[in-house]
Amino acid sequence: MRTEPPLLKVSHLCTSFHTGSEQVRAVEDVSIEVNSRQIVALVGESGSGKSVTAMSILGLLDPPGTIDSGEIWLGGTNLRECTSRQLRKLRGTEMAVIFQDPMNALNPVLSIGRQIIETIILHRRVSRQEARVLAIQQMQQAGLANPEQLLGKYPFQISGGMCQRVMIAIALVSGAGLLIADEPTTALDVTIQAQILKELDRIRWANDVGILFITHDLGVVAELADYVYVMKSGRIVESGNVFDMFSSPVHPYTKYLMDCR
Ligand SMILES: Nc1ncnc2c1ncn2[C@@H]1O[C@H](COP(=O)(O)OP(=O)(O)OP(=O)(O)O)[C@@H](O)[C@H]1O
Repeated sequence: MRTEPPLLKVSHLCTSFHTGSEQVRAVEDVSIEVNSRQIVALVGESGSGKSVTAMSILGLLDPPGTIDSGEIWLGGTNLRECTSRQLRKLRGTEMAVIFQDPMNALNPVLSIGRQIIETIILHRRVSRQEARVLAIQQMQQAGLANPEQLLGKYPFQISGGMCQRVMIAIALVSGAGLLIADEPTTALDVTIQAQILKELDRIRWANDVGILFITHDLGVVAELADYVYVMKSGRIVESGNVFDMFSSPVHPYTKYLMDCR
């Protein structure tokens, strides 16, 4: 029987930062998998290596960061063999990312409409008029009310929660199957946080998206994730489905994180 490869498969990833003669290993032998329509949490304290793992996958590591070894497969594509140009294209079409601070992720001097419409034109062969219609649809899908009105607004004129929904709309425009969400709700207040989490849960089914959700918040993990990887000092120390992990954590660090909640 032929089985589909996982949407994302990271095997034995090691990533370091080299400064002068020093080498800091930020990610050590990390293996993770994400399947379509699955929400997989990568959880750990600040500095545990979550973002460096995400940036390694996305091909967005800034120097002096380098991947030392390991494999990263996106479906049938070996990302470690891709050129930066190929990775840039994949980031627009197959994988997308949303970050913690949506206000900063958007261009402050361009209207919301322009940013979504430009992204659509970049990815699809459509006229500006058609792109506008698609932008409105996409914004509606991301839970934004009055999208026509929103198109003319600038990021500073809308709330943080709305900015994050705009980022989700931009991420979905490409039809990417993998969404990496790096602490996407940390900068938002609790009510808005809950709305965005609900939105992410909805889009994984509606858009067939697999989500790698990076967080330090185990409450969010319990609410949203199917599967969890716990990261400490660059390593995965425990992994399992969310129910098992919360009912019987094995590693002392997982227990410690739970006690901190
Ligand atoms: N630009 C850099 N130069 C040198 N070392 C770095 C750099 N960026 C990250 N690191 C190293 O990688 C480690 C992991 O950082 P990372 O940002 O992945 O942690 P994190 O788990 O995402 O934490 P946070 O939740 O605070 O973002 C850091 O502790 C640091 O040692």
